[in-house]
Amino acid sequence: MVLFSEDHIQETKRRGRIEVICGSMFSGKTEELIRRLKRAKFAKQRVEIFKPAIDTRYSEADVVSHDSHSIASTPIDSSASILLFTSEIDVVGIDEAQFFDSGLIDVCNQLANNGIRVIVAGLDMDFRGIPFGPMPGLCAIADEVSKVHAICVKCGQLASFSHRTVKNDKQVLLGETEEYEPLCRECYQQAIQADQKESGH
Ligand SMILES: Nc1ncnc2c1ncn2[C@@H]1O[C@H](COP(=O)(O)OP(=O)(O)O)[C@@H](O)[C@H]1O
Ligand SMILES: Cc1cn([C@H]2C[C@H](O)[C@@H](COP(=O)(O)O)O2)c(=O)[nH]c1=O
Ligand SMILES: [Zn+2]
Repeated sequence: MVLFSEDHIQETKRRGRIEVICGSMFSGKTEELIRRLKRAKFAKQRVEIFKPAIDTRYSEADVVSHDSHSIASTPIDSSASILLFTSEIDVVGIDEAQFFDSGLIDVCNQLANNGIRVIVAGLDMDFRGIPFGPMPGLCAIADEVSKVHAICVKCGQLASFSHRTVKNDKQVLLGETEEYEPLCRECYQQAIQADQKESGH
């Protein structure tokens, strides 16, 4: 995996491609998305950024990282809306892709086939460790997948799992450090076992 790519030909040449940035919560997906999009803007590329309208955690409209980096975006309810905003555009950025409908996979393919560079960030797994929404499909069709990692808050190893620390079984529950903690595989398994013991299963 190439992180922090400085392949400037890919950044500026008008050739369609799909880049996926995935990982657990707090792994730096949004920071990396913002970094790539800001560089595209410096290169005078025409950039359009989208996020699901349901994600109102830090801001109604902006894409905001846990470390307060931000970039303006258009909140949308359905992946089909992306096609309405992307004529005359060079680069499309999409954050929190796990919350979009499965139509996002076809939308990204259409954009890339029309010469647009598509950069998508999202959670690869939900709190149960199950592939989340359109993310596995997006990873399959991507030209490049960057898996980023948080630091396990229990042991300091690299974390791939987002452990939910509050009782709620719904797949979608917006939150931050009050509701989730990034854990490595070993610490995640231990945490799940402790949760099951506590709930009597
Ligand atoms: N356990 C952790 N491991 C790594 N970064 C963390 C952790 N907890 C908080 N952070 C913060 O989260 C930032 C990454 O935020 P962000 O890009 O929004 O991540 P993501 O979009 O993957 O949730 C880091 O730069 C760091 O300041
Ligand atoms: C694991 C998991 C997360 N969520 C929510 C929690 C946050 O609002 C976002 C993820 O944001 P981040 O930028 O990756 O930190 O998703 C959820 O709804 N369900 C889950 O299982
Ligand atoms: Zn750990």
